[in-house]
Formats: sequence, C-alpha cells, structure tokens
Amino acid sequence: MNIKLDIERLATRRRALHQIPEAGFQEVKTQQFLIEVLQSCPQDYLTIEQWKTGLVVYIEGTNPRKTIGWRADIDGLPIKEETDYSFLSKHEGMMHACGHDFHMTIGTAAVEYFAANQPKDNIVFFFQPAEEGPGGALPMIASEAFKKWRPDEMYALHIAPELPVGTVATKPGILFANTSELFIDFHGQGGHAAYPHTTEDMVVAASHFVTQLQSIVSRNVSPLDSAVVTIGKVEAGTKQNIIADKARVEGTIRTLSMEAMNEIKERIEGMCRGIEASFKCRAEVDYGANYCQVYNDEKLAEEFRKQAEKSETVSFVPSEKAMTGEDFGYFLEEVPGLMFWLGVNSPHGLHSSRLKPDEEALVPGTAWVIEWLKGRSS
Ligand SMILES: CC(=O)N[C@@H](CCC[C@H](N)C(=O)O)C(=O)O
Repeated sequence: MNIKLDIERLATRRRALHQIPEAGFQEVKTQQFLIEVLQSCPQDYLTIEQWKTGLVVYIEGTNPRKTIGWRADIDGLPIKEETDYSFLSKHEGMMHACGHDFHMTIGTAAVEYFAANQPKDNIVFFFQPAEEGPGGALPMIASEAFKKWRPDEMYALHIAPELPVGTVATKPGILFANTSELFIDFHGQGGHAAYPHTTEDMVVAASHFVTQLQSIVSRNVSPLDSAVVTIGKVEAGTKQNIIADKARVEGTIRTLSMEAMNEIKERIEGMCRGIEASFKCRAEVDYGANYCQVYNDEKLAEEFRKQAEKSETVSFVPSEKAMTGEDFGYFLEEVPGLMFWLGVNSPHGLHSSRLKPDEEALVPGTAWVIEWLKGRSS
C-alpha cells in the first residue's frame, strides 16, 4: 500500500504538540490544538466529542460490520527538558518525555486519512488524557462515548527509543506489567539538629525504609516471577540544621502476576509497621493509581506479525515483555486487541529529559497505523 505522507507536515504538528506538554487531566491547550486539527478534516462522516480534557472521534464506515478502536494518549510528564531542540517545551518543568506528542501526531494523521478515505467499518479514535497518572483509561471506558461507540477490537502504539525507525514490535499475551503507584508519608517529631535525642528524625526513618525495600524483590518475590520496586522521589526537611518532622517517598511497583503485586504490598505495609516501631513515627501508605497488565490477544498478535512481515512500510521485530505500565491494558480487558512498539531510535530512553525520537519515524508509523486499520476493516 502506498500512502503519501508529508514529513514536514507531521513534524510541524509534532513540534507544536511537543511545546505544550500538560499533566494528566490538565491537557486544555492540547485538547484545543487537537480540536483545531481535527475540525480541518472533511466532516461528512466524522463526529468529534470532547470528553474531559480528551477527545473521542468517530468515523462512520461505508458498510460497517464492526467498530475498530484506536487509542492515543495525550499527557506530558513533570520533567525539565534537556534536549537541544529549537522547539523546547514552553511549559516550565513539563516535557513530552514519553512520546505522547508522537502518539497524537500519528493518531490525528490517521483520522485525517480516514476522514478523506471512508473506511468500510466504523473507526473510533480515543485521545486519552492522564496515561502517566492518575489514569484516564478507566473513566474513559465508563464514558457515554465509549458505550455509544464501543469498539469490537482496539489498538494502540507506544514509541520505542531502542528500536530503529521503520520497525514495529509486539508479542502475544502479556506485553506490559501490572503497576501500582506508591506514596508513603512519614510523620514524627522534628526539632533542633543539635538535640536529636528529643526528636524522631524522618530523614533517618525514610532512609531505613528505602533501604529495607530493596530486599522485597530479592527475598519475597519468587525468582521465577518478575517484579520491580522503584523509588523515584524522596522529599524531606527544610534546612540543614533542622531535624525533619516529615518525609515522603514516591515510587512505583511493577509485577507480572497479581500474586506478586499483593505480596509486595503486604511486605511494604509490614515494613512500615516496623519503621513506626523503630523510629516512633507514623507511616501512611497510599497506592495511588493502579494499572492492570497489557495483555495482547494471541490471535490478533499473530495476524499483526504476519501483516507487518508482508508490509513494505515497516519491518517486524519480535518483542519481549517489559515492566513498563500502560492503562491501555484496561481497554484490552474490555475488548480484544493489542499494543505494539514503534521504533524511533532515540539515544535517550523513555522518561529521560533528553529523549529525542527521530521524526522520520512519523512517516512509517502513520502509514503502518493506516495500513493496519484498513486491513482490519476489509
Ligand atoms: C509507557 C510508560 O512509560 N508508562 C508509564 C505508566 C505510569 C504508570 C503509573 N503512573 C506508575 O508509575 O505506576 C510507566 O511508568 O511505565
């Protein structure tokens, strides 16, 4: 299939989106930008509905037997950008460091294509807020728009910095892990740095906790299973000579099985009780947003591989499972489908302040999404 795509046009759109990254459920400018792009498509059989800070775009097919879903996530991350781009993020401390600017560019370009080339089956595009947290997929699935245009099958992509441009990768079954956020607040008695015996030092309490946490994966999870417990943020204290009365640690738990997830949470709570007793403090645990695993339909993953192997647009690369999380997993609990990686060849990885996906990947990425959706619709 030969679809002509203009790299300049795609890159311009991606750059505009790159400059306005917004946190989950705050994607106001992003939503406005997407509306403007999508309103400039032929509207004959297109319906655009706003849903919170996201959008649902329905394309009516010529002779529909089913509805095919596509999901693109739209939120940015709280990261200070450190690339050498001339089109740096204009939102201080925020960055599209997970490639959602690519996901939106490809998603909107696919809408443009189908708005001008009516598909046989209906296609519904979900531009979903808050993938990085607190999670937009579950409320989007509960929305009236999802009920009205409920897809029979559903797809999404994620950029893969480590794969070359022009490649796609996926696998049947589990692709991404179960995840749970982790927030723990330690409260004690602060005071003067010179009188530690009159205080309960929350820097010391939190430090012990973070160190103890490291034994969970090695000593409580079966060596035949896989799990990750990462603390990405620690916050405590106000000044070098004041003993902190509060400390907060923030992290994430990733597992391939729910048994491991439950075991890890039980161990964390046990450790917190131990820290409370040892340091005469209070530890409050909050698990924030939890995402289920991304589980690709076996039959569809096989069809995907076969079609990609025959394609002139992309090359297929087999994929391993990853401990990444994605609330797209919730869509796949509702309807069969799959997620795949799109190679973008960046020297720096996802969630890096230096992530620089190669814009050349926008052309095969968009062409492949169109090719795949067209294939599903014939
Ligand atoms: C693809 C990707 O990087 N996804 C994020 C999802 C975040 C899940 C949640 N906020 C958590 O941190 O547990 C990831 O970090 O894997």
